[in-house]
Amino acid sequence: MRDTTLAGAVIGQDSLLKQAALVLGGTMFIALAAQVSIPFFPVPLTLQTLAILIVGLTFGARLGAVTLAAYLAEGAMGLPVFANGASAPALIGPTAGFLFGFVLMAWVAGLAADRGLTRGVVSTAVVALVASAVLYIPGVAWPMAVAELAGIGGKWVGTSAGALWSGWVAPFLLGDVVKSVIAAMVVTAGWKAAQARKG
Ligand SMILES: O=C(O)CCCC[C@@H]1SC[C@@H]2NC(=O)N[C@@H]21
Repeated sequence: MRDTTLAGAVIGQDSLLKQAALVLGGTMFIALAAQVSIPFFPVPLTLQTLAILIVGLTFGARLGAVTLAAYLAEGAMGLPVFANGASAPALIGPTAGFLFGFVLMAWVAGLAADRGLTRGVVSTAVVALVASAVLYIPGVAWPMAVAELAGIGGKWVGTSAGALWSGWVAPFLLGDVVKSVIAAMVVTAGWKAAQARKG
C-alpha cells in the first residue's frame, strides 16, 4: 500500500512506540526552532512555523496535531519550549493565539499531506502558505477580543486594528513565503530520497 505521509514512508507510523518517538522528536525540533528568533515586540519572528510546517507536512493531520498539542503541554508544564525560552506564561501572553493556532496549522498542513497534495514543490508550497495564513486567525483573534473575554489584562489586549497589523501580521508575511518554500523543498526532497531508497 502507498504511504500517505513521509514519516510513514521513512520510519512507519504503525506502532504506538514509533508514533510516540515521532511526537517527542517533533516537539524537540519545534522547541529548538523556537529559540531561533528575532525579538520583535510584542511578537517575535521565529523559526517555529517552519518547523511546524515540516512536522505537519511530514506527519499528517492527526499525528501533526497531536505533536503540537504535546508541544503546548510541555510548555504548560514549565519546559522552556516557546520562543526565547518561555514556558507556561506565554499561554496567556500576546502570542498565545499563535501558540494555540499552531495545532490548527499543523493539522491543515497534515490534512493536505494525507490527501497526497504534497509531492510537488509548488503544490506543497501553496499548502504551506495556506496553513501559514490560517494561523493568523487565532493569532489576531486573541489580542483583538478573545484574551479580554477570557479575563486577561495587558496593554496589548483589545489593541487597535493598526497595531494588530503592525505587531501581529505585517512583519511576518515575507518570512512566511520564505518558510513555506523552504518547507516545501525539504519535504519534497524527503519524498524523493524515500522513493530512491525503495528503488
Ligand atoms: O511565544 C511563542 O513561542 C510563539 C511565537 C509566535 C510567533 C508568530 S508565529 C507567526 C508569526 N511568524 C513568526 O515568525 N512569528 C509570528
